[in-house]
Amino acid sequence: MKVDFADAVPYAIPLRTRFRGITVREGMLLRGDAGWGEFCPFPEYPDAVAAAWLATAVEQCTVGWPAPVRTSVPVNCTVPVVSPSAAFDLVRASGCATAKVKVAEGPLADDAARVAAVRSALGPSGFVRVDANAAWSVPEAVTAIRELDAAAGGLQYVEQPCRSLAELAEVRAQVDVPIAADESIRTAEDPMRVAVAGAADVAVIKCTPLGGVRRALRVAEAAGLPCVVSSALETSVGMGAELALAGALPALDFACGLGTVRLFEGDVVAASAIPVDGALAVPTSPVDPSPELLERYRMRDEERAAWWAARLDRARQLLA
Ligand SMILES: O=C(O)CCC(=O)c1ccccc1C(=O)O
Ligand SMILES: [Mg+2]
Repeated sequence: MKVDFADAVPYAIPLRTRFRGITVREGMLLRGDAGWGEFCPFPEYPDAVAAAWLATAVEQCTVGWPAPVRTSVPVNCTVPVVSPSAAFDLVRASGCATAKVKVAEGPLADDAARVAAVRSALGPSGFVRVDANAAWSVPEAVTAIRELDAAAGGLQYVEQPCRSLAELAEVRAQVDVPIAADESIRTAEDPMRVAVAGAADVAVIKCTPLGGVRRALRVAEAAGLPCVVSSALETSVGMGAELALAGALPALDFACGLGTVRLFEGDVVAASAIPVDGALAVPTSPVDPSPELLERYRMRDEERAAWWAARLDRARQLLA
């Protein structure tokens, strides 16, 4: 099992719209015996967290993934904090029957207008879900969820309305909309032991922060809830691992949040993971970048590239 850490390629890909506070996605691609993997912890994450992201890359480029049980995965269109008309256009262009709308970054009235625009783009048979990224207090969540549920003509679920599991449980007792746990699982001290069942109806699982497809499958099992696999804003290389996870889960009752390559201005893989008819194919082996695209998006800033190389080195020490 060999990984060529020394030749890892740092990349910088602009996003079409600001997402999660960033406008350029940075990370590294590294090659091993079995293909390529992606190391892309967000810049502010400490080394101990980054190490789990590296474990996912190492799994991908050395041993690959467990066999899938399905060949294709339905995905949601991810709608950033944009105007109602931009949200409408994004959803229409996506071809997806489910949309996840980011909320709680600005006034509630703006969120309601965005959610209403998304419903009109999907029609009555579509599914609208929202993600608050832990921004609300319990009373804020209860108010906002009622208003957004009305604006959406019914929400499928609300992802991480508040920070703690106890708060999620409180909100869940006060609203009819199902609750999904995301940060509560992936940032838990021990994701294998988080008692999410009483606090949420759905578990959002991401293999990239959890240390690989195999580990994420165990976390999903431990959660004991229906799972939604969601991206960590990877290129199509890292998205391969998320798709492998979605492909290998014993049950998949909801569309996954894996349509995020669309948020990027470009990609390092020629056959980009852009949904067709609202679905993505499950890869059976690691997805390789094209040399030409790798060169196009290679990080030009030498100082920044050195920062990534040093970070990779530290994460590697922690994994060893
Ligand atoms: O789930 C999706 O539709 C897209 C993925 C997404 O929202 C996301 C991407 C990167 C980091 C955090 C999150 C999140 O779910 O909060
Ligand atoms: Mg989320």
